Amino acid sequence: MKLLTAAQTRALDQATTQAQRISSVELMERAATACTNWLLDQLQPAFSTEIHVFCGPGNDGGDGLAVARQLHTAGYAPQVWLLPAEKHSADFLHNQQQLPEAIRCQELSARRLPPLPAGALVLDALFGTGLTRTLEGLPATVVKHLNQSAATVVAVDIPSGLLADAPQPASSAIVRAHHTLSFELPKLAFLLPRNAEFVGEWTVLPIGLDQPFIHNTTVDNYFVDAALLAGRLPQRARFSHKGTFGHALLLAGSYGKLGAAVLAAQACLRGGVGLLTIRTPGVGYTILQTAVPEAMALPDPASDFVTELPELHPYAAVGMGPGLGQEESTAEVLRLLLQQVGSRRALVLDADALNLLGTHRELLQKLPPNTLLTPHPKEFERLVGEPALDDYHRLDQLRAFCREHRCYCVLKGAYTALGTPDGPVYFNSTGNPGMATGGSGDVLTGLLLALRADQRLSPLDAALLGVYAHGRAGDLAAAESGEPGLIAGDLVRFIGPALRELEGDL
Ligand SMILES: NC(=O)C1=CN([C@@H]2O[C@H](COP(=O)(O)OP(=O)(O)OC[C@H]3O[C@@H](n4cnc5c(N)ncnc54)[C@H](OP(=O)(O)O)[C@@H]3O)[C@@H](O)[C@H]2O)[C@@H](O)CC1
Ligand SMILES: Nc1ncnc2c1ncn2[C@@H]1O[C@H](COP(=O)(O)OP(=O)(O)O)[C@@H](O)[C@H]1O
Ligand SMILES: [K+]
Repeated sequence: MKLLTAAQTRALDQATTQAQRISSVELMERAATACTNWLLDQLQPAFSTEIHVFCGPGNDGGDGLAVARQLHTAGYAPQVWLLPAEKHSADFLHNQQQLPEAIRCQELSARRLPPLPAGALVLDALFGTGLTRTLEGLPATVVKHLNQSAATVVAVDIPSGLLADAPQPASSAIVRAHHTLSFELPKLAFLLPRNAEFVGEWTVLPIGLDQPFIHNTTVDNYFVDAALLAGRLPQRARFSHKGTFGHALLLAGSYGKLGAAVLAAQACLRGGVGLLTIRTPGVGYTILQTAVPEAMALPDPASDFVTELPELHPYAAVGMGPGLGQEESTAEVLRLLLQQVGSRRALVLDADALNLLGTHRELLQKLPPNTLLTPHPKEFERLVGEPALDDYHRLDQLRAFCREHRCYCVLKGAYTALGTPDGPVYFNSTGNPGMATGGSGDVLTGLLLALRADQRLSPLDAALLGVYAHGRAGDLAAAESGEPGLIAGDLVRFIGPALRELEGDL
């Protein structure tokens, strides 16, 4: 799915009314119907439930008025609360006229704010994507009132006060919704860590907006779902052989951290690599040969750390990082690797390989094009050399880093963000907090190494498929064991099923 800016969303709105020859009021009615149906289907309120609909002066408020009317028709007794304003949108005024007299409709003031007890349902239709500045005065007071209440709050389109696609002061008044109902597409703001407390659980409600317009709109950000990946993972041809799927070299592990090498190696094999050779320190030899018999081991002459780079000739892809440690001799291996890897061999760097890049910054200039890096936010901060001011600044840093180094960078976390050399950022839709457990990242590295070794996949497709399948493996594992009980080894077991689902989408 594409993530449109607020301005693009407005244009989409207009394109839809033109293409479908409908009025904007008819489109608003569709949006309201989608909200009403969601409320009735998902929350199943009793007819006696106290329902308060808070409406602003624009079309978000118009949606709220239409929902109130529809709830009344369905047998509920919503109360409407209006923000006083000098001007209102035409569609707001239309829906205000349509409001049945039986619905109690009152103007809000700092002194007239309704009590909102536990069990009440609040619809936040104060402001949507037309928000132009942060809230102050009465609107901010109303938001504070909603946030202090014990009621269940459902935001229409976006929590009021939250900007859809731009940073805002940390002190901004923003509704803390339990649920957010977004029309047709999600918004960039939903995917950023800082906003989780405002957005709550979010749902996309399709309202038949113009698909050709969406198709033809150029965007900076994508939300990666199964539909976006359809057709990108080809099935295996009958006469394919090990060479088709590539021979990968993994440099991983140090004394006390051989588990990272084992997890990455297992994930690489489950990711479908043709052949895998692992370079670990000498101490890892027996461990690897026992835990991962399908892989070849190429032990380093040193016992505790990797100190020498093997000959790279046989390999289609090289992965380096999980559990490596940051010895100076290992940094030297990274330096040689960057010199020798060449631009045709795929390279995946993770964990301590990234930390070494952070401490040996001259090496950053040696990254071959299309290198795939997989930092978590702390590793990313070390890579770019300065902390991010906020979530949007971090995205700017990601774009700038990928553009400068012509690389792909997987910024890990909830909604992992994949930065690409040409600018677009892809937010992943799969995964769960159960994956916040030691070794999950090592599994991702192994899986990505396998997909980068696969000669059939572009660097972009390998990265998108790997990140998505890794999260999907996490979701399948959590369904089996629950989130707290999930360990990284479980992810390995579900890589096969996760990839099979994607192949099935052909
Ligand atoms: N996308 C779609 O396809 C569809 C979209 N639909 C709905 O339309 C919504 C967008 O509607 P919208 O453009 O009328 O803007 P909305 O958010 O209601 O607010 C604008 C009003 O607020 C005011 N205002 C702004 N900032 C303010 C502030 N800080 N403090 C105080 N006031 C402030 C602003 O005044 P002004 O800035 O002009 O002074 C103006 O009066 C969208 O979110 C969705 O719910 C559906 O109906 C149909 C399908
Ligand atoms: N809340 C979450 N939702 C989705 N995925 C998550 C969440 N927390 C962690 N993950 C995923 O788990 C992995 C953790 O990687 P990392 O931080 O490198 O862990 P480790 O170093 O322990 O292996 C990443 O792929 C990340 O996206
Ligand atoms: K809202």
